[in-house]
Amino acid sequence: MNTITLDTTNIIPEIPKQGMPVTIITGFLGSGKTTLLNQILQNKQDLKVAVLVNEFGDINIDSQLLISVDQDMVELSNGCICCTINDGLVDAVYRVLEREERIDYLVIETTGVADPLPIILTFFGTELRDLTNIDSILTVVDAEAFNEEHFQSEAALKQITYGDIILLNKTDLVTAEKLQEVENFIHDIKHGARILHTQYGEVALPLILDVGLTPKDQYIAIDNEDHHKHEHEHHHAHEHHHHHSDHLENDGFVSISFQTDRPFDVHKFENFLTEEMPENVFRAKGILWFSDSDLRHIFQLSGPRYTLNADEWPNQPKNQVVFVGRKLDNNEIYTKLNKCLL
Ligand SMILES: Nc1nc2c(ncn2[C@@H]2O[C@H](COP(=O)(O)OP(=O)(O)OP(=O)(O)O)[C@@H](O)[C@H]2O)c(=O)[nH]1
Repeated sequence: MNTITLDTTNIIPEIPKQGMPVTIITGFLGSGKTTLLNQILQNKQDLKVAVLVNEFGDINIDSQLLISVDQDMVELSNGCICCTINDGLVDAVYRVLEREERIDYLVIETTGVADPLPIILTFFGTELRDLTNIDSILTVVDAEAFNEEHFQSEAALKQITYGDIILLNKTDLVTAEKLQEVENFIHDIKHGARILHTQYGEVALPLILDVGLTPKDQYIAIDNEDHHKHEHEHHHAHEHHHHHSDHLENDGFVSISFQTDRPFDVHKFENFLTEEMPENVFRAKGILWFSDSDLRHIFQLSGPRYTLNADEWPNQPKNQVVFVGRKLDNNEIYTKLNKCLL
């Protein structure tokens, strides 16, 4: 087995200056990508890290849950970068590169439904190829939720296939047997996979940053092949060249956003969570305002589990929630949530 035991030190490596090093964090819905990103930001010491966060829903919840990154933080527009990729991603990376202040490292968090390949190819197939240096693709896997069907998601399998390092996260929620089963399955998909075990994304940064693990030549070869193929097709069919992925049609995930300036009644909302939540909601997250509390509540639902954690409001209270799943009925969710309002 190629499992690596974690070092407990967090010595930051010297980052070479040939092109901005970039780490891409991928992984299925709710696997722990934002949690990992927060770990990186908390432990980065003097390293100046810029982050690009891409969310599937219409509201940026993640960016509000990241520990303060102030002006280093750049947000990508919502939607899935692997679908709207070329311009949005290239522009966002340019905005980071053009910053006057020193930036040593760029970390990109993709949405949970993203196929990483088009994102990787955007770096190798555009002018970003010379300006950046893809260091590694980190794939976060939820050790508890993972199973052989892997949510019948093509994107989820591709995330593992293209991961240079697999972070097998949420190990606190599984038995040693289940962990071994998941590892075996990952090794079946990706022979020789480099797997790290983590809880809440805790990992010594030298194991994941500046590791130089992305097989660049392979991607440059894929890109060249792609160009060649498209030039050929262009000749015949006048197609445009872009890295397209049809994972959304295949996987069928949709998102529904709910936003209001009115507070929820906490009992009604909890009743909604326990009794009325549609079964096909796979993931939900939000920042909640309850009428009987002065605190904001961070709501996280992933599969069968949910948590509500309170902290201070940094701004005016309001309610913002995003639901992700298959075949979701907007009206059903809106009607139920409206009934929870005070
Ligand atoms: N028990 C447990 N929970 C975890 C662990 N890592 C993350 N979580 C929780 O899992 C939930 C989802 O974590 P996120 O980091 O938001 O997941 P994500 O991959 O960014 O989610 P999406 O952006 O929706 O794809 C949160 O409630 C986290 O606190 C872990 O190791 N153990």
